[in-house]
Amino acid sequence: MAKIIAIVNQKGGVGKTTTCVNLTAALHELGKRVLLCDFDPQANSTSGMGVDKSLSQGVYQVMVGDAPVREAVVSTRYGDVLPSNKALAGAGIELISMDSREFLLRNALNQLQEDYDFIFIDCPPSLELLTLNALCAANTLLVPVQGEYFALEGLSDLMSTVRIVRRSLNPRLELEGVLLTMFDGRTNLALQVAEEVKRFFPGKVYSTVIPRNVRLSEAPSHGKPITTYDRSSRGAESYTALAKEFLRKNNQ
Ligand SMILES: Nc1ncnc2c1ncn2[C@@H]1O[C@H](COP(=O)(O)OP(=O)(O)OP(=O)(O)O)[C@@H](O)[C@H]1O
Ligand SMILES: [Mg+2]
Repeated sequence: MAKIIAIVNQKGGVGKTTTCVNLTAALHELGKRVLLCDFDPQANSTSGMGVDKSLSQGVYQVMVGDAPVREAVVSTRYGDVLPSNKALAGAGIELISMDSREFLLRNALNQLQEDYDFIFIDCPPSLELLTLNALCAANTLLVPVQGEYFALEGLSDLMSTVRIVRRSLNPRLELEGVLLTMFDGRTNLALQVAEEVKRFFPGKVYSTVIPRNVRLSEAPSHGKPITTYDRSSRGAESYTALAKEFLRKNNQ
């Protein structure tokens, strides 16, 4: 049975997509069966995995019953991808009138549970219906936090959304871990932020931190995860270390 992990933070640009793509690829390299579900209409993790973001069958078409889920999944050298496309952008409005609209993604991914060890969902930067679907589909959430001054801003909103979801829609939703991204350990500020984040999420912050690394920002335009784009970069090393820590924490 796959464990489903939503990569979520309603703050934009904190490294959700970078983490989703590179953690998927690193775990795939370690021999795990991994699916990346791109749940952001921007489709950055779709293209980051080297998959065309204008494919007509993607996660949206699966959710509304226009495409069988296994037909929509694309296999790549770096792991499998359930791609996003532009149609997802209208989903927030279009799905409002549908029955069980919070569970459409869960229903789609449940069909794939036996095929994978881990399914990662790349969430958009909001707490609207799409993210709600991701939180209802997920077993756990992984929260990337940028090591900068406003890092904690919005995290209490995220955690209160999680509490509401637990109370009503998905009682077993747990926190997988919190990841410090774009981290510069040479600055006092970054160290201070790390301390604050650890206080806010005791025992949940990964000891692996992701440094700011220009190779990580270049890789997506080549449609490759960092372990393929530049294996010897600090970015590649850190995401491989994260994958190993992630597996240890999952007793694997
Ligand atoms: N560790 C890093 N070092 C350098 N650049 C990074 C790092 N992590 C992410 N970036 C770059 O920062 C930008 C934002 O990262 P990313 O797209 O992963 O964030 P996001 O949280 O998915 O954003 P959004 O909320 O828009 O979906 C991207 O240009 C990405 O390439
Ligand atoms: Mg993103």
